[in-house]
Amino acid sequence: MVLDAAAKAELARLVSELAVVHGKVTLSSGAEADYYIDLRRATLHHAASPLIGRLLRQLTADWDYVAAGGLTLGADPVACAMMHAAAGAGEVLDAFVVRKSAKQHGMQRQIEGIEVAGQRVLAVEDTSTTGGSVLTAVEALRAHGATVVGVATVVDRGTGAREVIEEAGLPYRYLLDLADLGLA
Ligand SMILES: O=P(O)(O)OC[C@H]1O[C@H](OP(=O)(O)OP(=O)(O)O)[C@H](O)[C@@H]1O
Ligand SMILES: O=C(O)c1cc(=O)[nH]c(=O)[nH]1
Repeated sequence: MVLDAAAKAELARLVSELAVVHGKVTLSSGAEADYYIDLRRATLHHAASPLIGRLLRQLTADWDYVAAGGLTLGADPVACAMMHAAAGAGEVLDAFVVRKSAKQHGMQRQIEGIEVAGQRVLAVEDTSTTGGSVLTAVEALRAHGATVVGVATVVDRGTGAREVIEEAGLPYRYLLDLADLGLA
């Protein structure tokens, strides 16, 4: 796996500048923290999004998958960035969105987008703290007949996500850690 070092450095700079917010905050898990990395400010940014897409494709280049996605909302722009990076490189990658619960009307689906049953897919995330959110997506994907080949996230907070994801039998990779963001 070869990452473009200059692109990674530029992404770290953008995430630090756009997304790191200092101050007491309650996290998704209910835990308290002294800073928040508001990744949506990067994953929805015109310059950061293409870097995220390209770098995550590089990070997972040796994994065999046909689609990427994860638990809405954080994972959605990450998966779309990868899809567009792939298309720009002449490669085929589809995306999907895992809802937190199945829609109650229309097609009543929990997983929107391509049909994942029987497919090899990548679970993505914008940031992982406990890993609980991405594992919710993994469970839904497995329940719908997909083979999850691994988990990739943009920022790892170094607070146990790797351990729980690996316990679920999946390899875990991330682009940036706290040291990359000057937070270690
Ligand atoms: O690893 P975890 O402990 O699960 O925490 C990380 C999750 O927290 C955030 O989402 P949030 O739950 O705030 O919901 P949202 O995506 O709907 O904004 C983030 O986008 C991750 O999905
Ligand atoms: O754990 C979380 O909820 C969380 C942490 C963080 O830094 N950023 C984020 O979007 N969610």
